[in-house]
Amino acid sequence: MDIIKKYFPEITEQQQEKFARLNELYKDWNAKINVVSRKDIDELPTRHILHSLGIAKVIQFPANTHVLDVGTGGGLPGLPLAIMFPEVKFHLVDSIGKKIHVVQSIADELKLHNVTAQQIRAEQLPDRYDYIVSRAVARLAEFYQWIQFSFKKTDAPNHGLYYLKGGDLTEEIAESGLVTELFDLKNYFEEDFFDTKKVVFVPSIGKER
Ligand SMILES: C[S@@+](CC[C@H](N)C(=O)[O-])C[C@H]1O[C@@H](n2cnc3c(N)ncnc32)[C@H](O)[C@@H]1O
Repeated sequence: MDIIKKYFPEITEQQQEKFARLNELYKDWNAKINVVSRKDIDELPTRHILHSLGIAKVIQFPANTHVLDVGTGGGLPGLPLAIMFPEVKFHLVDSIGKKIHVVQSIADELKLHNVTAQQIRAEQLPDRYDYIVSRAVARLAEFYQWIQFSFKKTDAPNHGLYYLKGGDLTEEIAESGLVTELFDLKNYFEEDFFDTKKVVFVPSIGKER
């Protein structure tokens, strides 16, 4: 997992070990249930773990803030971010119970005490979060409808949604009517891993239901 150290030289040895172990656990789990696409398994460290950490290039979550990962599947991007930010509390949710079981098992195995996991639909979440992260769940307009009331009123810097998305987003962003800022991942990583991939940032205002 030298690739993580290359782009995040500040990580400790313990964090580096956790990333390596995460990679192993994903390989084991993927033999049982499809956590990530089977054709991607050899590229797990880049395509999935490093990609998730693209968010850490864009925002440094302050200690003791609350981050929600919606539609986390097998824990992406939430688990890599929880390793990166051990002082931040992460809540990982998905509507499918067996995926949450995988996330909880991995969090327990890695002793990630800053992670909780829950089977719940995005639309039913309480307004408790400074930040929301996600990857590849739904079109931005629909996704934002689900999560817009889950932000709390907060002074956390640059609070809002950080959504990992690929492809041409022009239409999707226009259709959403949202104010967004785009961070192109190829500006942060030398290799061409993330050609069209971006972090879409949508600032939150902490709306009432
Ligand atoms: C394509 S997968 C992406 C999983 C993960 N974020 C990743 O990047 O590997 C989309 C996930 O969103 C979950 N999902 C879809 N609609 C949801 C909803 N309304 N509430 C919660 N989870 C949802 C699905 O169960 C699925 O695990």
